[in-house]
Amino acid sequence: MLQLLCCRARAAAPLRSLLYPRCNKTAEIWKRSRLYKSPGSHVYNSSQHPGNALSRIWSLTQRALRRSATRTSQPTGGTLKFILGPTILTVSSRLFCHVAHCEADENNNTPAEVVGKNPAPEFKWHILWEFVKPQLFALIGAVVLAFGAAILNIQIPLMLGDLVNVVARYLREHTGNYVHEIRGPALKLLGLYGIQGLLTSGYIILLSRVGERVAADMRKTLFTSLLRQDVAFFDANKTGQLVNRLTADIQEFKSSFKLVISQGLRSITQTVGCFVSLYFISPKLTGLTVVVLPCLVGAGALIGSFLRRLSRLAQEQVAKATGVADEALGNVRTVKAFAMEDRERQLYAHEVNKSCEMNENLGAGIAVFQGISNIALNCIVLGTIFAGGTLISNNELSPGDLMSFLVASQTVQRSLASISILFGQMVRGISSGARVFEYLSLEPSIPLSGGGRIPYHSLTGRVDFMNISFSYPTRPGHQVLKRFNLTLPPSKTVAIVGESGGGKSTVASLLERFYDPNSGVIMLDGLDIRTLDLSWLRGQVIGFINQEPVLFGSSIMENIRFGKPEATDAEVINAAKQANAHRFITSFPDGYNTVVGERGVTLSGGQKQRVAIARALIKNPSILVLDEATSALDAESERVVQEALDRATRGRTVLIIAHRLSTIQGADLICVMSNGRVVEAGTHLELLSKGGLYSDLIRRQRAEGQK
Ligand SMILES: Nc1ncnc2c1ncn2[C@@H]1O[C@H](COP(=O)(O)OP(=O)(O)OP(=O)(O)O)[C@@H](O)[C@H]1O
Repeated sequence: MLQLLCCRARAAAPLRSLLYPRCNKTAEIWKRSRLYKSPGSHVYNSSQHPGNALSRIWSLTQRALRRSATRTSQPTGGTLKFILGPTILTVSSRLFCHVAHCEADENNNTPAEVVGKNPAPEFKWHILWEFVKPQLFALIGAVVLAFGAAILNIQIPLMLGDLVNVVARYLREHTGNYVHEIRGPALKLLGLYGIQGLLTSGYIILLSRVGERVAADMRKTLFTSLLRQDVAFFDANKTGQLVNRLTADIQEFKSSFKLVISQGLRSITQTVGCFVSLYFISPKLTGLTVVVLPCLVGAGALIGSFLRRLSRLAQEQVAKATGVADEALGNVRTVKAFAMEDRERQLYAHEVNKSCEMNENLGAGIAVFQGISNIALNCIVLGTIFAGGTLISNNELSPGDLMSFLVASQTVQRSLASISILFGQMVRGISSGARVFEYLSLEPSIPLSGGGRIPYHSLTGRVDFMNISFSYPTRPGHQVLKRFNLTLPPSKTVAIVGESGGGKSTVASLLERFYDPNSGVIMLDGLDIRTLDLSWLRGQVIGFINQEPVLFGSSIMENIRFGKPEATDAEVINAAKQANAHRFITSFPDGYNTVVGERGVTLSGGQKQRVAIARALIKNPSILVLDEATSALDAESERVVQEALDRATRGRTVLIIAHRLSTIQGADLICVMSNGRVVEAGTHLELLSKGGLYSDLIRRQRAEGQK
C-alpha cells in the first residue's frame, strides 16, 4: 500500500518534522537499511553510515533543493530518491517532496525503487548546432531580414516627424500646394512601410521553415534514440513523460527558438536604435524617459512573472484534469466493471472546476495588469506631450520632433516589454531543450546492431544458461536469479515451472537480451549471445509469445506482417493457418483487412493469441519462447491455441514458461524454479516419482481445480 504525503519542500520545517518522527519511531529501519548511490542515478539508500544517515539524507535533500532552485526558475522534472528500509523519500526538483511508505518484501527490499534522472539536464549547444547546421542559410537569411525590418522601424518615427513638420509648416505659412508638399515624405513613408512589410513576411516565412525543420529533425532523432534504448530504460522512465518530451518539450523549444531569434533580435536592435534617435531628437526629453521608463518596465516585468507563474499553475491544473480523463477513458472497461462512472465524473469535475477557478483568477490578473499598464503608458504619452510642449514653446523642439519622439519612445516601451517576456521564454526554451537533448545523446547499454550472425543452415538452436546471476537495474538490491543453470537442447521442449515471482519470465527476458545478466553467460550454439547481432537474434532467431499479446491498432494482415515486414500475402495466410487463425479471420467481413482496434481490443483473448502466434511463426524462428501463452484463456480457446502451439513448436527449440502444469506434461524436460535457481529437473513422470516440489505443485493445482 503506497501512501503519498505531499509537502512543499521549500518549507523546510514541515519536511524535517515529517522525517524525524517517522525515523525516530522506526529506529529499526536504520539498522536494516543500507546506503548506496548507484553511479549516474540518484537513488540513495540509507545505512552504510548508520550513525549519521539522517543528517546525510537531510543535507542531500537541501543540496538537491538548492540546486534545483538556483539553476533555473523552471521545474526540471528530475527526482532524487532516498530509500530508508520500507520508507522512500522522493525529492523532486519541482520543489515538492513525497514521503512514500512502502511495504518491504521478504528480503527487506522496497518494491518501488525507481531510478531518477539527473535533476537538471544540461542544455548542450553543440547538439543544437547539429540540428541548426543544415538550415544555416535559411537562418542567416531570416536574421538579415529581421535585422533590416528592425532598422526600418527605427527610421519610421523620424520620417513621421518629417511628415508632421511639413504639415505644421503648411498650416503656419499657408504657401504652396498642400498635396504637392506632403506627397514626397508621405510616399517615402509608404514605401518604407511596404519594404518593412515584405522584410517581416520574409523573415517569418524563413524562420518558421527553420523552426519546423529543426523540430521535425529533433522529433525523428529523439524517437529513434528512444526506440534504441534497452528495456531497463523503460522500466525507469514513464512512457507518458517520454512522449511529453517528443511533443510538448519540442513544441516549447521550437516556439522559444523562433521567438528569441525574431523578436529578440528585433527588440534589441529597436531599443538601441530608437534610444540613439531619441537622444538626437531631444536629449532633455530622453533624460526624463531614461528615469521613468525602466521603473515602469521593471514593475511590469515583476507583475508579468507573477502572472506567468499563475498561468503555469493553471496549465498544470488543466494537465491534471486531462490526466484524470485520460486514465478513466483509457481504462473504461475497468471503470464500468466496477460501476465507478460516477466517482470518475466527480473526480474530473473537481479538477476541471479547480482549473476553471485558476484560469478565472488568471484572467482577472491579466485584465488588471492590462488596465494599469494602459493607464501608465498613456500617462507617459501625456507627460511627454506636456514636457515636449514646454520645449516647443521655448523653440527647443519642433512639433514633428515631438511626434518622432512619441512614436520612438512607444517603440522602445514595446521592445523593452517584449525583451522581459522573451527572457522568461528563453529560460523555458532552454530547459525544454535540455530535457530533449538529455535522451538524444543517450547510448543504450545493449546496442541493437553489431556483432556476428550464425548462418541459418548451421544454426541448431541450442541454448545454455551458465551460472547466471541477475538483479533488475531498477531494483539492484533484489537478486532474482542466483547462479542459474539451464540447457535448452536443439529441437526439444523445455518447460520452467515454479512459484509466482520465482524468476521464470526473467529467464525469457534474458534470452531475448532485454537485460544482460550481472554475471554468467548465455550461449547460443556455443557462442556468447552478447557477441551476436541483437536485431538478428530478436528478429530472426527467437519468436516470443506471451500471456497478453499486444496487437497494433491496424489490420490483421499488418499485425501478422509485423513479424516479417517483407512477407508476401501468401506467407501471412500460411502463418495464420499454422496458428489456427485463418478460419476466424476469413469469417470477418473484411477478412485479413479487419482493423483490430487499439491494442487489439476488438478481438477475443484466444483470437488475439492466435494472431500473435502467427506473427511469431511468420519469421520461422529457430527458438520459440512461450511465456504463459495459454494461461489467460478459457478451456475452449486454450484447446484451439494449444493445438496451434503444438504444431508451431515442432522442429524448434522451445522454452515454455507455464502456470498450468497440465499444459507442459509432454515437455522433454521440466525444470522447477525456486528462489532464482533450478531445484528439480526431469520429465513429468520422473519428477512425480521423486515426490518433491513438482509433485507438491501438481497436488496444489489439482486441489484448487476441485474447489
Ligand atoms: N521490470 C522489472 N523490474 C524490477 N523487478 C522486476 C521486473 N520484472 C519482474 N521483477 C521482479 O523479479 C522477480 C521475478 O519476476 P518474474 O516475472 O520473472 O517471475 P515469474 O516467476 O515469471 O512470476 P509469475 O509466475 O507470477 O509470472 C519478482 O520479484 C518481480 O517483482
